[in-house]
Amino acid sequence: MSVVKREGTIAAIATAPGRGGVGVIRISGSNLLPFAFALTGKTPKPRYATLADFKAADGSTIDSGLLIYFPNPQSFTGEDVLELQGHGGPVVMKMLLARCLDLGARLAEPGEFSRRAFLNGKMDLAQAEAVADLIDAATASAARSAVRSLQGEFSRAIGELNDELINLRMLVEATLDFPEEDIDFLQAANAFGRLERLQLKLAEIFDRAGQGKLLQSGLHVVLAGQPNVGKSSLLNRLAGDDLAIVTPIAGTTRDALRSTIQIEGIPLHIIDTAGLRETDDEVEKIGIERSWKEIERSDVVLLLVDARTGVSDADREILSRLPETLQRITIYNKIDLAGRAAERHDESDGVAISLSAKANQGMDLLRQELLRIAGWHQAEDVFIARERHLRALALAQEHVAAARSVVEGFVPALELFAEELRLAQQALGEITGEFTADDLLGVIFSRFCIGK
Ligand SMILES: Nc1nc2c(c(=O)[nH]1)N(C=O)[C@@H](CNc1ccc(C(=O)N[C@@H](CCC(=O)O)C(=O)O)cc1)CN2
Ligand SMILES: Nc1nc2c(ncn2[C@@H]2O[C@H](COP(=O)(O)OP(=O)(O)OP(=O)(O)O)[C@@H](O)[C@H]2O)c(=O)[nH]1
Ligand SMILES: [Mg+2]
Repeated sequence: MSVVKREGTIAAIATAPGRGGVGVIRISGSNLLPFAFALTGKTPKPRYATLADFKAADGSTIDSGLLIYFPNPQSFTGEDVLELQGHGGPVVMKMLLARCLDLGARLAEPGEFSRRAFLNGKMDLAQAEAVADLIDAATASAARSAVRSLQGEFSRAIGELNDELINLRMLVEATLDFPEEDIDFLQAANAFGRLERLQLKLAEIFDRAGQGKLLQSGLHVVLAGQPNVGKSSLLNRLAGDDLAIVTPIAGTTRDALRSTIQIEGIPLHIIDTAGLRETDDEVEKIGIERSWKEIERSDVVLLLVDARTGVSDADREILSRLPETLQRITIYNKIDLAGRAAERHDESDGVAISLSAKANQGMDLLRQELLRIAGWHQAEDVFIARERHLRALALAQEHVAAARSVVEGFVPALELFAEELRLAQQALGEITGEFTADDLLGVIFSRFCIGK
């Protein structure tokens, strides 16, 4: 239960904080014409830009800007919406916002405009999430996929699966009315073939959504290893910039340093860490603790090793401490000093790549391997998706598979079959928000930025 009242007129600065040519304040609620009149002395023509003075309570002018009135239900939220497009200075924007609050609006919570748009049926949940994901997109590919979801492509795909589930359920209901003939009935309607097709389609959408999730959140890659093996040099090489300090002194890096790069549109969050070793240096010790924390929350660890010495006992010690679930690539760095060629090869415990961060050798092998580990294989028609969507799709897949094994059983239990189909449909409904609990909605929208 939220204590915040959800109704009422809300206002927020919609543009990014800081200075800008133009700044926008968005207001959503009901009966906003009097509000507009009180602020400007004008009654704006719907959906036209009206030049107006935005007045303070004492009649002085705060700013002179454009006023746009979107009467309900034709607006972003489906309510009355007013937009004040003023000059984009932080002080003038704050003064304008304060004036809106004086006039009876309250500050919008994060995501509250989008939440209202969702509740008023302007978009479904997957589309609302796509709005936030578009704003957060780290690469152009991610942005393109987000727009695809925003325009309803993901929702339509889910809708098609849903329709097929409804058809199958109707078929079962009809069959249940004629219990003697159930098997023949299902066979005549090709229920088996349709289930199989549904499974294929679900698998395909799961795959596209998985790619979308990858585009959205990318991969967290941590560089780990003993001091001086070249972790910071590798970060700099991947980022194409001198971000981290590199010296021949062991124990140079203390704070974890991060940089987001992209490979074929996939955001990779690379984290350089302090070299792992036993040390009496207090500062370095803290750095090493931080390294382990970063390692534990990453998706992939690149374990760097000096190509001249190979995997040492100290490296094996590090390896034994790596979490089981973590994907790992062993990197033999400094091949230029070892007289070895850049290559990728399989070792008993995973893939290894020999390269030189400093001499820029073997870097493409590493990039390709990172994409492979990420599971990236598709560049077209991806829709942006989140972990939440993948879980719902996986659940739907489980129930459809269960439905199939029921129907293929020796004595098919039709009630059970129908129930599995219903559960599959419910799982899909969570994606679009048809069956989504209120508290989950709260969590989803609270992660949006303010003014969205
Ligand atoms: N100035 C401004 N630009 C913006 C937004 C905004 O709120 N204000 N948006 C904020 O995200 C996005 C555009 N989203 C919008 C979505 C729907 C409607 C709207 O008025 N819909 C009506 C009418 C549709 C029509 O005329 O075709 C409706 O759905 O009934 C407006 C903006 C991006 N650019
Ligand atoms: N020849 C050669 N030298 C390298 C290579 N990579 C790194 N080095 C050198 O090795 C030294 C250590 O490199 P760093 O990148 O600072 O190593 P690090 O693993 O970050 O070290 P710490 O931060 O102390 O843990 C520097 O002198 C680098 O120039 C390489 O591929 N070839
Ligand atoms: Mg370093």
